[in-house]
Amino acid sequence: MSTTTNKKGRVTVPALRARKGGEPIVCLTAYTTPMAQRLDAHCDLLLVGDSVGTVVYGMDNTLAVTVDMMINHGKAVMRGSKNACVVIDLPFGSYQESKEQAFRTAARILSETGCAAVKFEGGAELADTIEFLTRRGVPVMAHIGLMPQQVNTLGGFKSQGRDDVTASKVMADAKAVAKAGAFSVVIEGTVEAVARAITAEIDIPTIGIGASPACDGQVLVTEDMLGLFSDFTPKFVKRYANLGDQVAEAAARYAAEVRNRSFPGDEHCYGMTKPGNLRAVK
Ligand SMILES: Nc1nc(=O)c2c([nH]1)NC[C@@H]1CN(c3ccc(C(=O)N[C@@H](CCC(=O)O)C(=O)O)cc3)CN21
Ligand SMILES: CC(C)C(=O)C(=O)O
Repeated sequence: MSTTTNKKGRVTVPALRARKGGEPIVCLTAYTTPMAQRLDAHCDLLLVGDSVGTVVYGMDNTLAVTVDMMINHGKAVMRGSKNACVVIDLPFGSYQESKEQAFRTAARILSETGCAAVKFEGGAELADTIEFLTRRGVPVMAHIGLMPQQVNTLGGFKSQGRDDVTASKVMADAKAVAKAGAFSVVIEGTVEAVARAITAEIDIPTIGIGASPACDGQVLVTEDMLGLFSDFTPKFVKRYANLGDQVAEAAARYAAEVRNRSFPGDEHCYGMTKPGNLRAVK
């Protein structure tokens, strides 16, 4: 049996792997220290997703996200967490060229951030890369179904598995990544029957996002579920809070108080130690 946490108390990759068919795995995205601090105790896994591009940088898609961005946000999430297993996405162009390129990128991410594993999009076509990394000390979480980095080949963010052709492709991808040694697989935007069949078929935990409750765990983009992102809203998002409205309301109150000089108040102002010092500013 693997231990649940490492020496420092973090959930380990083998512990997550061992959760197959057990208690659902709880995962959320995080990109910053303050958010990681608030999510950490509630999550088994914190994913530093390349969705940082759309959520934090206002990009239309994730293609312009760089390895340096992932490393900086990864370090911030590591600083803000102590319980969850942290997994960092490999961004577009940093792994597809060859298994050697993928290893170099992943090794840099693991060594510079201290995270436990990487995730990247791809099925059967990247099975050799998954095997190459896994055998060399880089645990890999795979990502199949709707693959946002394929936005240009698909012409949009399209759900998968609605017809026989894509249903069997997603199933084949799932089998390929599991066989290659991935310790878990994200299934995104995929029909319930397909996600259910995959979860029953493969022996690694499936983490669903828009892939039904049949999966072994769930992930959402934190800002989506908090109501802090509204450029687009995939059908799979459930809003657990409306923090965007609260931010706007707080900013409006602050603006009004600055304009009518009721902020700052006495309690926000510094006084001098001795009134006599006032001579200095006369
Ligand atoms: N904030 C945020 N949340 C995400 O889930 C997310 C990102 N950013 N950035 C990268 C990708 C992009 N994602 C998306 C974006 C849009 C849809 C979407 O609107 N899908 C349609 C389905 C359309 C179809 O099947 O044809 C939907 O209605 O859900 C899905 C995933 C998921 N990822
Ligand atoms: C939504 C999750 C699975 C992801 O890949 C991301 O945040 O980029």
